[in-house]
Amino acid sequence: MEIIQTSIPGVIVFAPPVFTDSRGYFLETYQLKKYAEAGITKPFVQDNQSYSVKNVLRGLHFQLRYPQGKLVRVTQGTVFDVAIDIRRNSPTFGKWHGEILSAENKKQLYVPENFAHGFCVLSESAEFLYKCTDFYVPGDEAGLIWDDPQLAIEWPIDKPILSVKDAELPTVAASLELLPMD
Ligand SMILES: Cc1cn([C@H]2C[C@H](O)[C@@H](COP(=O)(O)OP(=O)(O)O[C@H]3O[C@H](C)C(=O)[C@H](O)[C@H]3O)O2)c(=O)[nH]c1=O
Repeated sequence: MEIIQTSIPGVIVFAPPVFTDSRGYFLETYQLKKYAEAGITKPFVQDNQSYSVKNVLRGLHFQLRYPQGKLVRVTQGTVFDVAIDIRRNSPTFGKWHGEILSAENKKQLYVPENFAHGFCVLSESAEFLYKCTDFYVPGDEAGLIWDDPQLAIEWPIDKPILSVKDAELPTVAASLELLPMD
């Protein structure tokens, strides 16, 4: 399996081998030992799936007291997925990594705990699946506005479709006290 350690320690790209034959294809989408050797040592406790139409942008989200590591992938369509280091003591604080994930490239991105996460849909629609290292805690959710100039994320779309909640998220500067230390 191709494992790419990005320029942000902890943010990892996985490209599992795809076995094709006359019937179609097979791939392992997770295997505890192989992914632990790459650095994902916490167990996953929750699987999520969302479906979004073109230009939808979900994010930038994180949980405060119950931070979630996320192993994300796409099974239909194409998305631009972003992991942002929001740990105030981190040498890569404010740094982001973007990755094109698609049903075609079958790549996965690991977003570590205490990172913000978001994605936008580039295809007509996209089905998005991810494993989480902690449970969803509704009252524990927080977020940052998608186009915060301090983050300067190079989104490949300029007029995203946002939820009401996401459209009103604060900037990093307005949230600093909220952000995790490490
Ligand atoms: C995240 C979540 C949501 N929900 C319910 C709460 C709402 O009634 C409904 C939609 O939730 P929300 O609008 O927060 O969904 P997304 O905008 O896709 O949120 C996710 O988007 C970004 C990309 C993330 O990384 C997070 O996993 C998560 O914040 O699903 C649940 O029941 N369980 C859950 O784990």
